[in-house]
Amino acid sequence: MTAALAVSGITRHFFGVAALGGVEFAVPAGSITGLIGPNGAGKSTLLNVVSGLLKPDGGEVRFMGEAVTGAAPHRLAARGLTRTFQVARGFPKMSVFQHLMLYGPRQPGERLLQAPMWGAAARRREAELAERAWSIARRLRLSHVIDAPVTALSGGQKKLVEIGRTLMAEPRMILLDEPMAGVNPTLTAEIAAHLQALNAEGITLCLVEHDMALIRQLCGHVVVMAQGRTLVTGSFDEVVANTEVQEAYLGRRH
Ligand SMILES: Nc1ncnc2c1ncn2[C@@H]1O[C@H](COP(=O)(O)OP(=O)(O)OP(=O)(O)O)[C@@H](O)[C@H]1O
Repeated sequence: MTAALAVSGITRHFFGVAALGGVEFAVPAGSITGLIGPNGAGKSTLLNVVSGLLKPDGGEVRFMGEAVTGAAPHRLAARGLTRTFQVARGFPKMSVFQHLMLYGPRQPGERLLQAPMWGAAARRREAELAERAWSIARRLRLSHVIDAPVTALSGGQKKLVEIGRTLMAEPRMILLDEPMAGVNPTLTAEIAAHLQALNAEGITLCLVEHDMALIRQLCGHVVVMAQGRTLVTGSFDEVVANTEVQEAYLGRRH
């Protein structure tokens, strides 16, 4: 198995209490991997560490074989690793289009000696990004709300904007934090289909999700966390049949 993402020995404490106590797992390249576990297991903390929002106290994160532990989110995005948030972040009054444009990678300006070229090159890049934003909006069926402020969108549409935002960076892998939570069943099915289509195009996905039916439907590989550690990894059927997993969900201490 080639790992797109490999996490080893990750520890993170908050005020002396271990939220992550040495997490180990790998996300196979090309997979849709589900990261599950009871409340407080450490899933969000782990996502924050992997996506560069929190520095771990120890351990290593490797993306596509290269150590990226503690790298800032924009550096990870430039390498092709992006994430969504449970609640859409950013600037609520900005339109969907402006929101998407904000996350398109700008190419660094040309060298000083080529300064006269810079304005034209920048305008060309802006036009490319605008075309990309439009094509993502069409793909995610957001083009009819592209000029609406994000605050005017439904919960499910906001989740789609989050996915669209990550796509602006042309990712190789996306981490998704509860991409369907609180979304109505029709839009949930639509989001699931988008995720499957993105995966079929070669994007590796790793999602934190509490809805087990969705995990079963989407994820070929499942990682179960409990109390800041990885408990079990395997197929959905393997992990749900595991007694340690069943006990963790029932709240027994390990
Ligand atoms: N900023 C913080 N300050 C203090 N403790 C924190 C902080 N963030 C997380 N924790 C603690 O770390 C542990 C893991 O929390 P985390 O939110 O990562 O779990 P989770 O698996 O994502 O839970 P849920 O499924 O409920 O979102 C919990 O005990 C939580 O209280």
